Formats: sequence, structure tokens, C-alpha cells
Amino acid sequence: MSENISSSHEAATPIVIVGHVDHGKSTLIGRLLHDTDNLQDGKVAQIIESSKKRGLKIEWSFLLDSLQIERDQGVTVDSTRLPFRLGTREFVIVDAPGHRQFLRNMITGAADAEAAVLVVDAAEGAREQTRRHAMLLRLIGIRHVIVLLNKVDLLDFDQARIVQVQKDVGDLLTRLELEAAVFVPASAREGDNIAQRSANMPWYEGPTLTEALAQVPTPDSRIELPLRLPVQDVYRFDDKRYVAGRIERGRVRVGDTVVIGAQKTPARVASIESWHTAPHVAASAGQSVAITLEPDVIPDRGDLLHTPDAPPVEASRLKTRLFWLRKEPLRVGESFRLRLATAEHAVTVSSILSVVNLDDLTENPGTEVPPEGFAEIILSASGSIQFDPFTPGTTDGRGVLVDRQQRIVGGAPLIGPAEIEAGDKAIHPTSSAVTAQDRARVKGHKGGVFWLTGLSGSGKSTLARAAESRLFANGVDVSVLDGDTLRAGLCHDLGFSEAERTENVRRAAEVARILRDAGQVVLVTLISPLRSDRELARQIIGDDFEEVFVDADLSVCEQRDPKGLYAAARAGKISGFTGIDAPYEAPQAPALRLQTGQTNADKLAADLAGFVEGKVAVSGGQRQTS
Ligand SMILES: Nc1ncnc2c1ncn2[C@@H]1O[C@H](COP(=O)(O)OS(=O)(=O)O)[C@@H](OP(=O)(O)O)[C@H]1O
Ligand SMILES: Nc1ncnc2c1ncn2[C@@H]1O[C@H](COP(=O)(O)OP(=O)(O)O)[C@@H](O)[C@H]1O
Repeated sequence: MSENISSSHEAATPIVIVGHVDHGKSTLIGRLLHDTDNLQDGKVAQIIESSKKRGLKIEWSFLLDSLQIERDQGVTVDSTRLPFRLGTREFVIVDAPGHRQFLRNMITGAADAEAAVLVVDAAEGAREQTRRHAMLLRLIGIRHVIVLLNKVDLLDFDQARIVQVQKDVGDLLTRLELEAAVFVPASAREGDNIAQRSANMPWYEGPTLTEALAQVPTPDSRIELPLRLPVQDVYRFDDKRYVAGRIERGRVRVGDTVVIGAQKTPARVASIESWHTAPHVAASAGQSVAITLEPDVIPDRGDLLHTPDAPPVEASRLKTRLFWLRKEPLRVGESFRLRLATAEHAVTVSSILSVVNLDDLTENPGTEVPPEGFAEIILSASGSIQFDPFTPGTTDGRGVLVDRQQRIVGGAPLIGPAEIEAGDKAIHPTSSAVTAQDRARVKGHKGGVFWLTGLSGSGKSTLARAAESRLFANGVDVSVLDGDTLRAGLCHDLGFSEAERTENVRRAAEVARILRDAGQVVLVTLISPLRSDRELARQIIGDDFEEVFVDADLSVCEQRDPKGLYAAARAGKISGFTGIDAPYEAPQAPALRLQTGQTNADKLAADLAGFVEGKVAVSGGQRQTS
């Protein structure tokens, strides 16, 4: 049997190119591929042709457009890899069609970049996206950053002005604990200092971009680190059980003792196999293997195999950096799945330690993380999680948060265990193993929240109760959360000040979310007079939230006055009454509008029930009707 340890193969070095919009990223890619002779002849002709047609000099960014068109015609891919060669060394520019996909690839490690070129328009200096991208480079741990000060022709190649921009960008990176390997003053459009040294900047003695790329170190070897083999799967074949996975770091030899996951069971490696080759005596980082163990223990997918002398960290509260991708802000109390190599753990955000202000890059206390925002948070799990703290250049601690629909909502490199501080809310919420899909299959419909807002007396309760009966008769698991009813119990401590109404809405939204997560259809009837409060409800509930406007003029409501409240308010017996001396902000774009001053209640209840059924329908669902 031969020693089959893969030596460091000369794989292409992946790089990413980032920068503020219009700072010249696409032009740079086109220029770079052309000047390094990495374009097929036909491509150049195509670019010259389309540039001429528009009466322009050669426009290198058209190259990317034409590659994009080719991609659009081919199979859908979520990552674009543009290979190019510099001398004997291979590189690949990792890009993605679309800004969000690009960010997603960066945080999941799909981009897997060794180095980054940060493009900054020298005439404009660092802008908002420059800061955001630099933060992202820090977050995902890219250690080698080349700053390309682009468009220096617009500064007449003036040394003093270029040096000033270099200093500004350098200061910005220093504040992020990132160090630029080199600053290259260049003009991607004109070709200065890309592959050819610029004659316009005799004062510049540093490398051109291609020279700078040639200096990017080859990836560090992960072989010398202690073993980590995340279990991908366990197969049974010919009476043997194979534990399959890709070695993330270290090496494993036949005869080694390994420890399996959180159960901490030791076992001996009996054999190491891989497809289509003879069995190995050893394997190392980067290789995918199937091993057999003695005794024949059964790990689970997600378990980490490691050496007994260098175990990973274990904690149930994890201090985590965060790059937040969801369109809605993140709040404390939200639950997700934390993907970590092949493992998935249920976690809850138990606190937001700080949120980065992108204008000045300061870290401040905050109650929510905005879309594309950066923060430091604590994630809590119900049990302990094994991990290695995030280390740039490795896959260690590279967590990703996914929501109930398996969508990636955040990059979450795990920094380490979170100590429990005095006064800390050390909560460890659990989440259900029963999925939304399981529930929908059993109930024949999915859960959803229908938020009925409108003036007192507009008809919210009347329509919700009538729709509830109709839906129930059709086999829908439905309930109503009614303002008056909640205020008699859960919210009995609340009055009608603005702050108390906000709290009332928050509580109702939290309850609605729990019921929705349990697969129910929930009709909430609250005046909820302020747009900001209804927006809060939408954010707490997240998916499957629909705003329904129960619309009737104040005069109609006042005339109906079913509870005599308007009369009491007019008589000054009740103060702060909605519509009289407290505001009501009508929805601007409700999903459904029910005009109760014009249409009878029966018809509107049927409309509401129909709307609800349409929204919660699942294909193939079987419902029992009564
Ligand atoms: N000051 C004042 N303003 C508005 N409403 C008042 C007030 N005082 C008592 N009520 C009664 O409380 C019901 C509204 O409660 P909500 O929980 O829906 O209100 S809110 O969403 O918190 O604004 C409301 O019920 P509906 O008529 O069903 O809307 C009233 O019965
Ligand atoms: N088209 C209609 N839709 C709903 N309610 C109506 C309609 N026409 C008259 N009403 C009457 O208006 C009143 C609405 O009161 P309610 O449902 O308690 O309102 P809210 O819950 O919004 O305060 C009820 O007395 C109801 O019978």
C-alpha cells in the first residue's frame, strides 16, 4: 500500500474584486484579462465592435456584459469563475451574477478567495460600499488585500493627490484591522499599471497590479493543524459502515484514535478509502474520504471527528460576528439554523452586543441589525456546539445562518464562547424539530398571519369572526387574536398611550408568530393605528404576514358606535381615543382592503376567507372539512 498523502497541488488562486459601484470593477476585469492575454481573439473584436457602435473608445466593461449574456444563455449558475494565467500561475476571479448572490458566496465560503482587489476611485475616495466591502473582507477573513487606486488619470497622475487618497484608504483599513498588502495607483480604462508599468507616474516604484497578484501567497497548508473531519454521511455497504466526509484540516492515519463529536466516543481508524483508488494508510486536509472505525460506532451527520489531544471548543452561547443579509432587520429573540461545516444547530439570537455604524465604522449598542449591516451578537443553543473559533484563511468557525425556508440570512463567523455576564439574560430558547412543511402536510395548509387594522367600529372583529367560522368549516386551523380580548388578559396592564399601544402590538405579534409557527392561520384584529407599529409586527412575524385594511370613514364608525365609545370620547369621558384625539394612519399598500361602509359584512367576510385560503394553500394539501 502506498502512502497517499496529497502534496500541495498547484490549484488556481481564487481572488475577488470588490468596490463601490462605478469605481471601475468591470472595466478592471476586462482590462486585466485583455492585457494578460487571457481573452480569446473573438472576444476582443466583439468589444471593439460594441464600443465603436456606441461611439466610445474600447469599453472593457462590455466584456463582462458579454460574458454575462453567455451565462444567461447557459445553465443557471450562481457563481462565475473567470480563469486567467500569469506566467505559470493560475488565478480565478470569483464573481456572481448579482450583488446579493455575490455577498452570499462571500459569506458562505463559496467564493473561497485567497486575496481581494479593492477598487477605489481615486477621484472619489472611499465610499459607503468601499467601507461595507472592506468590512466584509475582514469578516470573512481575507488576509491579502490589494488596493487598486483607480482612475488616477482623473487626478492627472498627480503624486500628492494620489498619496493623500492612499493615506485615507489606508486609515480606513487600519481601523478595520485590515492591512493593505500594496496600493497600486492605476487607470483600468487606460491600462496604466495594470499589466504594463505606467509612463505617466515615473514617481511610482511599487508593483503593477499583475506584479502584485504574482506576490499573493499560495494558500497556507492546513495539514499541520489538528485533525477535523466533519461527518457528511454514514453508509452501510457489504456489512461495513463507512463514515464519509472531507478532511478540513490535519491528517488521519490508519490506527489513529479519533474522538467522535459531542458524544466524545473514541474509536480507532480501521481503514481509509476513497473512490476508485486503493485504500490509503493516511489522508489529509482537502481530501474526501470514507473511513471505517473500530469499534463500529455510528456518528451522525454533522459530528466532528477530531484527535483526542486537540479537541474543538464547546459552548452553548457563541460570540459571533454577523453580516446580515435579510431584507428585514434582525432582532433579539429570532431563531435560525446555524450551519457549521456539515452540522446544523437550532440557535436563537440572545443579544446584540454592538452594531457597526458604516459612516464612521464605530461599534455602538443597538437593538436591531439593518440589512447588509455588521454586528457582534450572541447566539444561544439548547445544547453545546463544538467548533473552532474563526481563523482567517481556514474554514474554522465559518457559521452561516439560515431561516425556516432554508434561505441564507447571515454570515456568522464564530469568535468564541460567550461568557455569562452579571445581569445577562442567559436564555437558551429551543426550536421545534417539526418543520413548517411537516405541519402543512398534516393540516393541509400552511400557517399565516392576517393583520386586520382599522378604526374602532370599522368592523375588524365582526369580519374576523365571520371569516373564522367560514375557514373553520373548510378545515382550516384558524384563530382570532382580538384587541379587546387580549387586553382583558395578556395585555391587561396596558392602556392607550403611544408606548403602550406599541407594546400591545408587539405582544400580539409575538403570540401570532408562535401560533403561525405552529401552523395556524391567525387573524389579528387590532386598531394598531401607527404604521411604524404595524411595520414592527411585520418584522416580528417575518414570512406569511399580510396586512388587511378594514376601511370605514370615521363618520360611519362614529354613527355605528357599537360600544358607545365614540359618544364617551366626544363627551370627554375617554381621552386619547383613536380618530377623535389620537391618530390613525391608514395603510398605504394593504394586501387586502375591505370597505365596510360600502359592502355588506357577509360578502366581505367571504372575501377575507377567500383571500386567506389563497395565501395559505399548499399544493397537494388534504383538508378535512366539517
Ligand atoms: N382610547 C382608546 N382608543 C382606542 N380604543 C379604545 C380606547 N379606549 C378603549 N378602547 C377599546 O380598546 C379597543 C382597541 O384596542 P386595541 O388593542 O385594538 O388598540 S391598539 O391597537 O392598541 O391601538 C377598542 O376596540 P375596537 O372597537 O374593537 O377597535 C375599544 O373597544
Ligand atoms: N360591512 C360591515 N362590515 C363589518 N361590520 C359592519 C358592517 N356594516 C355594519 N357593521 C357593524 O359595525 C360594527 C363593527 O364593530 P366591530 O366589528 O366591533 O368593529 P371593530 O372590531 O373594528 O371595532 C358592528 O356592529 C357591525 O355589525
